[in-house]
Amino acid sequence: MFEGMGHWASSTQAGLKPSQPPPWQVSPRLLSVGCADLVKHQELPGKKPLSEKKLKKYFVDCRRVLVCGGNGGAGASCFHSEPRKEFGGPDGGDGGNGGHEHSVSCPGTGRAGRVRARGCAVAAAVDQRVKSLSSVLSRYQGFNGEDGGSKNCFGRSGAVLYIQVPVGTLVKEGNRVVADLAHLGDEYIAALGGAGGKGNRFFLANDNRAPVTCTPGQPGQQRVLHLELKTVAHAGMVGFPNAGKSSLLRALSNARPAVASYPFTTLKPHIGIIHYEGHQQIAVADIPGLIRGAHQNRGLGSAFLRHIERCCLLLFVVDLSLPEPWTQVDDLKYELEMYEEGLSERPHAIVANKIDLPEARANLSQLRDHLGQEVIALSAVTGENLEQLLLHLKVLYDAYMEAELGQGREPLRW
Ligand SMILES: Nc1nc2c(ncn2[C@@H]2O[C@H](COP(=O)(O)OP(=O)(O)OP(=O)(O)O)[C@@H](O)[C@H]2O)c(=O)[nH]1
Ligand SMILES: [Mg+2]
Repeated sequence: MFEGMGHWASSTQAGLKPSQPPPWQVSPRLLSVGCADLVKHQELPGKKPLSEKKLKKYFVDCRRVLVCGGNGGAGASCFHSEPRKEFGGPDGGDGGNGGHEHSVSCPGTGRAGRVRARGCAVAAAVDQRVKSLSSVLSRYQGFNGEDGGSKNCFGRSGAVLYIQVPVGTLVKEGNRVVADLAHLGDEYIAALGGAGGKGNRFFLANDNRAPVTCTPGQPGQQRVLHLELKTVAHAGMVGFPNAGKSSLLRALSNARPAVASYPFTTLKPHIGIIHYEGHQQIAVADIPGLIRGAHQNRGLGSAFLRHIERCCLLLFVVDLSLPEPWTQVDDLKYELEMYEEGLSERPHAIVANKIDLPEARANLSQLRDHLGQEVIALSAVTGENLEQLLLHLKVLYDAYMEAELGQGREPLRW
């Protein structure tokens, strides 16, 4: 579908010099994207997609969890018994450790992350197949360790109980962040299992050849943790309701967020993957619409702003058919800045949507004059000029990869 993209990307410097014309102006039709037709073909026949309201029910981005590590097993107190062996000596085994419990992890391409603890511990672990915290229960109890037995038998330690969480899960205790499970394979031990008790064999000494003392197992750790999911994607689309973010994501990727002409159609973040040549994939997140005062919890509130936090690239989607469209960009940047300082300064592109509408054409030059920067004018419905956005996104992505690798960090890969 995107033939030529790989060739173009490899010959393009990540940061374009200001004097250079952007690649889409040099060769404006490097890609062919028949988005509207393609979208129809991609719907599965006979399978009704879930409504946004139902999807919202399954999408949980906050959870309070009580995690309890398993208790340690008790040590045994008994003596060796054998015919014609009067003083067999103590042979009570130690109890097993309790299992750790509760692991929190992020989804990626592997298992969920996990948290481990002793005895039966509870651990949180990241699982790529897990997309939200809806499957996380409110309470987890780790497995108890087994008691020690006669004949020096030690009790079995409790197995670790893993809580599978999506990639990008933050673990908080009170207001303190205790773990950030941002990568696949991350684990966090949420509650330690209790240590097993000692059997009477442990207390054997020269001055005490027949100890009867044994100790009970320790109780497992108990903690109340708050899990918070922050969507992880390369690029996040921010825009006012009805700007056409979901339509754009449908046109660019296989994601199927609901599209309708009323505001706040999208109620949860959707992630779409754009495939480029050379198996490169860019994840783009469609975030519910923002309005003025979103940082003060207006509209759908500030809860959704946190899903933008982890996107290293931003796409400001503007409805070009509305008068004075530059005010949308200013308002969006203000809201992001109010939420977190420097958030609006991240590498970004201004996407002017609905260029197919007659009033939009007239607004375009005004928008460019006001912003004084490149604006990608396109139509998510007709597919006009989508190539420019795809190429620009690749330039931003390449610059991001270069910067991450330059700083010795592992860039996010899908
Ligand atoms: N003419 C035209 N209409 C568009 C275009 N893109 C989106 N629309 C229409 O705009 C309306 C809103 O589109 P959505 O994609 O749901 O907008 P959104 O930004 O996701 O809205 P929220 O989910 O409420 O934040 C729908 O009726 C779309 O058909 C476009 O390029 N041209
Ligand atoms: Mg939407």
